[in-house]
Amino acid sequence: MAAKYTLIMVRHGESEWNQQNLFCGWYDSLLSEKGEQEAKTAAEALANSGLTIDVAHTSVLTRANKTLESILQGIGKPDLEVKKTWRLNERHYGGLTGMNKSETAEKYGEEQVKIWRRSFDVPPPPMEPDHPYYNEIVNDPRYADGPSKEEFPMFESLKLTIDRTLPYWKEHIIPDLLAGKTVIIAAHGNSLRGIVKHLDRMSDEEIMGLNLPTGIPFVYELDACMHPVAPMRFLGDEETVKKAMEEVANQGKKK
Ligand SMILES: O=C(O)[C@@H](COP(=O)(O)O)OP(=O)(O)O
Repeated sequence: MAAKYTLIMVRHGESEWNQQNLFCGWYDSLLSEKGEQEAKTAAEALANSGLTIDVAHTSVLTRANKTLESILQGIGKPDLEVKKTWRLNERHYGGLTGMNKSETAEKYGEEQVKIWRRSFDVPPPPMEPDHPYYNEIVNDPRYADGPSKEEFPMFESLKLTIDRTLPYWKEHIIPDLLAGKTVIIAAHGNSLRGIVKHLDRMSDEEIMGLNLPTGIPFVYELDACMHPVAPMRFLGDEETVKKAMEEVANQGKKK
């Protein structure tokens, strides 16, 4: 079938916690200087792509919001409608939040860290109430309107992340696409991996191999049934994208 709709996705630029190689999840880490630069480069790539963005969706976390802001500024659409939702947040990394990924691999083994980072349905350990970031996250006023107490995660596997992201995809993003709008989603490594798994109908094993780089937009052309007509296309040169993906995969290795 012919391409009918255009969807752009971008993982936020490098965050301060990405830079320090810490599990971040729902912790609200800010963009690093490199991340701010990546967001500007993403904006340039989009400005040069010939794509016109009509509506933007993002999480409620600052690193994704700032990346989007910088992109919209850079493409000359600073006032474009932006829809924010916790459902596009990063997967909640539970008790691992704030731990160094390499040190965790030293302690628990690289295999275990790979399972925690990339398995489809094995969740990380829960964030307990005595966790150093528990209060900051649970009592954050940005969650006053949701998730509800029952929905509020204390940990999430990719499967659980997809379970709360897909309803938003169906109820809010698909209608924008159906209205003929070109949509951008600025979100996170794992919330976006969930959408990619759904779109590309990837198996639970296949999705394990996908590592999304920070700050490089990628585009899907979708047919009338919302199926991609071609593989995702990164707005960046192939070598840079490949290297950035490998770097993400290697974050879970011992030093
Ligand atoms: O939570 C985190 O540490 C990273 C992803 O980590 P990995 O699953 O790649 O370890 O999320 P993001 O930087 O996209 O918000």
